[in-house]
Amino acid sequence: MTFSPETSTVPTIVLNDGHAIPQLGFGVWQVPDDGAQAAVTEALKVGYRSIDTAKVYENEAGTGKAIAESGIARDELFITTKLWNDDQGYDSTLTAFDASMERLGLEYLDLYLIHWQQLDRDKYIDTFKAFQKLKADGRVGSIGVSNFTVPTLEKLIDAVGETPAINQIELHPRLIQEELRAFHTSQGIATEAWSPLGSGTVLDDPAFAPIAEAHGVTPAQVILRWHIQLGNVVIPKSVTPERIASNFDVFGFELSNDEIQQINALDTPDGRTGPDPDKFSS
Ligand SMILES: NC(=O)C1=CN([C@@H]2O[C@H](COP(=O)(O)OP(=O)(O)OC[C@H]3O[C@@H](n4cnc5c(N)ncnc54)[C@H](OP(=O)(O)O)[C@@H]3O)[C@@H](O)[C@H]2O)C=CC1
Ligand SMILES: O=C(O)C(=O)[C@@H](O)[C@H](O)C(=O)CO
Repeated sequence: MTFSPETSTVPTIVLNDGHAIPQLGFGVWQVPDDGAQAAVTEALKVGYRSIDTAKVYENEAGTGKAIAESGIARDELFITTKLWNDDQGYDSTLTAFDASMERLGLEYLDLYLIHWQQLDRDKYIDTFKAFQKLKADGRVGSIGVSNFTVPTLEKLIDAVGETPAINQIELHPRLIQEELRAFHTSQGIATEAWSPLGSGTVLDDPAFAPIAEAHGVTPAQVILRWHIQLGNVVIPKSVTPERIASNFDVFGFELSNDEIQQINALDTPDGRTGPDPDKFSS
């Protein structure tokens, strides 16, 4: 059942396929399966309605249990999972999708992403064609990619005649991805920020304390608010109940243009915390 944006308490972004996604969601990388059930249960209690998991996180089952036990109507939830690298290819994608859905306990998925472009495998075009079949069959609402670069996006769009709805990329104040975001905007691709807090590594930067103090919020809230004002979809992760709650509370203040520029200025050429998409092979 398609996500109904009118049920969302956070702003939504309309994708190029007409579906909407909540701008703030909850990520569960590095959370063990039983911990994921607890963390997602807590997140849903706080008000998050968008959850980001992946086959490779090995917590689709725990995530699915939390969803099932929440009692929240399916059309109030936006669930994302991702196809792992060694499942790329047309038939293997269809098989992997069924297995993810079985673990999640879902009939319908809101967003399916190709996790990494995997240039050495060179299977992302066939993989996306399988995604198109899943969408045509009504199993998935939106189809997109993750960790794709401009040249790979261009090749994909040219080959499949469809523009992915989303590219989920590493994006935080030390890696602001200005060029890739501009390309997304020019093509109608939504930008989703992974590791929006730099996996916690950017929080101690002295730039955030004065901004946080001025607004009576935390550095994490400042960073998440920066993402929201840039127009990013953002999916912070935490297993700590107070942080899960405070990360969701970012709609009661606004950063000035000057504060946004101060944060943009933290961008560094070697700001990645994760792999380089052009080199990552697994
Ligand atoms: N497509 C891809 O390739 C990738 C996708 N992702 C997605 O993005 C999500 C988020 O990225 P992730 O790398 O997990 O990291 P985040 O940038 O969301 O940071 C999470 C870390 O910051 C800590 N933290 C969270 N909130 C606060 C806070 N308010 N104050 C202080 N510390 C805080 C967490 O600790 P604690 O949990 O202990 O509270 C954790 O250590 C992932 O969970 C996943 O869904 C991530 C990586 C790659
Ligand atoms: O978290 C993700 O979504 C990832 O893809 C990463 O874990 C990635 O697999 C990685 O960091 C490999 O070193």
